[in-house]
Amino acid sequence: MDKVYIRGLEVQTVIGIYDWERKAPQKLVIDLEMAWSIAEAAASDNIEAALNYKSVSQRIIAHVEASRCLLIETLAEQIATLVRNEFSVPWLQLELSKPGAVGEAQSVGVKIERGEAV
Ligand SMILES: Nc1nc2c(c(=O)[nH]1)N=C([C@H](O)[C@@H](O)CO)CN2
Repeated sequence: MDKVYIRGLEVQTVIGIYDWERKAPQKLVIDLEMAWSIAEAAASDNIEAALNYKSVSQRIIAHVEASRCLLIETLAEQIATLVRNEFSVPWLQLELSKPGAVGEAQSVGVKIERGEAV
């Protein structure tokens, strides 16, 4: 299975369950792997046949910056749904990390897989 990936996408947004978290944006980091055959893009050398990681990144950034979720679970599901629906991605694995959340930890977060690889 071929994949197109986005690694270490950093986005600032308001997220969290505590009052102090509702007052200022925090950094989230997104790692995304998307099933996508590269055969057509490779044969044509045409961006129209590719899953454009720049377009996917920009769409995710716009959504996350505007979001105001309490839980990272909620936001992870939203990102997975929009990527699958808007970019016709059949399967993806998404890791959403909140590096500032637990002082003693390097990072915390969730990792989900959605869809089926074709
Ligand atoms: N499974 C989760 N646990 C926690 C979350 C979350 O979104 N999912 N959020 C928090 C707080 O907002 C935390 O990030 C502040 O340090 C705690 N646990």
